[in-house]
Amino acid sequence: MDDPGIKKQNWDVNETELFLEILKDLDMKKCLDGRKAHRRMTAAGYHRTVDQLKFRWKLLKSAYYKCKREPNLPAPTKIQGWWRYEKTMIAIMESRHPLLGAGVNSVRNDEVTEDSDGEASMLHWPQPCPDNTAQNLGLIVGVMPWMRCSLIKMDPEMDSQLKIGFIGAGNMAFGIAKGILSGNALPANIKVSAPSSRNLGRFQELGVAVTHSNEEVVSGSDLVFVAVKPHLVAPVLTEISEHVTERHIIVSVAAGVTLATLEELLPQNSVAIRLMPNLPCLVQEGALLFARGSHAKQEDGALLRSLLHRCGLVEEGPEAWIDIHTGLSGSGVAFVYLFAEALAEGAVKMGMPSALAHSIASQTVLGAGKLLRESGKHPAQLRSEVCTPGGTTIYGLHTLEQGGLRAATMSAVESATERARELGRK
Ligand SMILES: NC(=O)C1=CN([C@@H]2O[C@H](COP(=O)(O)OP(=O)(O)OC[C@H]3O[C@@H](n4cnc5c(N)ncnc54)[C@H](OP(=O)(O)O)[C@@H]3O)[C@@H](O)[C@H]2O)C=CC1
Ligand SMILES: O=C(O)[C@@H]1CCC=N1
Repeated sequence: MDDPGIKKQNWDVNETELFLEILKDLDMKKCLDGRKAHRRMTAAGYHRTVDQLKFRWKLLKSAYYKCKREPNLPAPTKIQGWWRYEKTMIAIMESRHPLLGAGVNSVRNDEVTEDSDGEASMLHWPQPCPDNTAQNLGLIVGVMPWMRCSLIKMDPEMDSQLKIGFIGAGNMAFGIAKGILSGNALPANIKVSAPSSRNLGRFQELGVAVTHSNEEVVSGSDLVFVAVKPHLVAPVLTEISEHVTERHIIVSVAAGVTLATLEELLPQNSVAIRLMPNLPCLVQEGALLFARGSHAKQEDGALLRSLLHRCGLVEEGPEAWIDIHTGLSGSGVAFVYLFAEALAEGAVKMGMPSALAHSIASQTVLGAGKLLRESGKHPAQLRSEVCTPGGTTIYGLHTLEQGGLRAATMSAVESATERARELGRK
């Protein structure tokens, strides 16, 4: 039987992903009793007891063993959205990762099943393994080179010492700055530049230093976000190029501007990363995808990921996906706002006061998104759960289909992606 005290933990995807990353990242000798993992989760803002962490780990292992025993069945597990973690769990469980100790592929004494829930506090925490080699760590991270970033070092000290610069003080720079300041980055270590003062006040309110000199930002920073409009990237990089050294990591968020262009404009061998964030970084619910340039190492990606982890979901991928992500998510948030606005206006048309209609529309978008993300269910599944046969929802959905909402949305992502590609060719 489940421990009633820890059954309803309501872990969301971000927290579970962070937990797995921390487990992979830890020096296992120090986390044998779970306290180090507990400290790291707490530092990241997730307040769980050691027993809750152990219980979560137990459920993840349980789901893994169930899927392994019955690979051809769908995976009904107690972990909602299990598919999101499956790859990481397989990578952990089927490598000689320190989490597992030696001989993990043989019979394990702490295997648990769906039906064998014991006392969480009695569960075995992962055992240390002396064989903690780089080669083994390489096994953890799975098949795709860009997935090697799973092996992140979320090092709070590293983040708090890093000097961070922003060239450009607009909406996106502010969103990222707010996101990273909710993590371990310190305002005293951040400097922002823009030609005018009109956007600098809000950074000063965060305790961040401001300047009109891009050169000053580069000279005082280890990692520099280039957050100007795409057509300004070339002049800005040309201007700062002579101050960029091998210690710098240059991260461009400009839509369409390719890694090849960045590397061409920067000194030889510069470390360049292309990042596509979105505006909800402001509220730590961004969706960010980055691609590393030819001189950016895995550690550089890991550093960026660690720095950004409080901005929201951070993924690494091949550069070809960045333009797609721009359509899907960078611009996609605006598509969602249009839909929210239209929902509210529909209600106004039917007689509801505007303020209330907008408030309910935004809560509806928030709730729908949160449920989608946390349940791990396909949107079509959730949609069918809202639809009563012959009820209101199916009538409304029929109207949306007649209006071509689905095709229009797909075309919107396509157009935005194409536009990003076009900007990249300029
Ligand atoms: N907004 C979004 O949702 C997203 C934007 N992006 C990308 O982020 C980048 C910035 O966009 P966004 O923040 O919306 O744009 P904004 O117009 O809000 O901000 C642009 C900033 O660049 C500054 N700037 C202009 N010229 C220079 C210069 N020569 N040197 C230094 N700074 C300069 C501007 O200064 P001043 O304050 O003086 O005007 C302003 O602060 C774009 O490339 C965009 O593609 C990516 C994903 C999402
Ligand atoms: O519209 C744009 O070009 C930028 C990039 C993604 C979101 N805003």
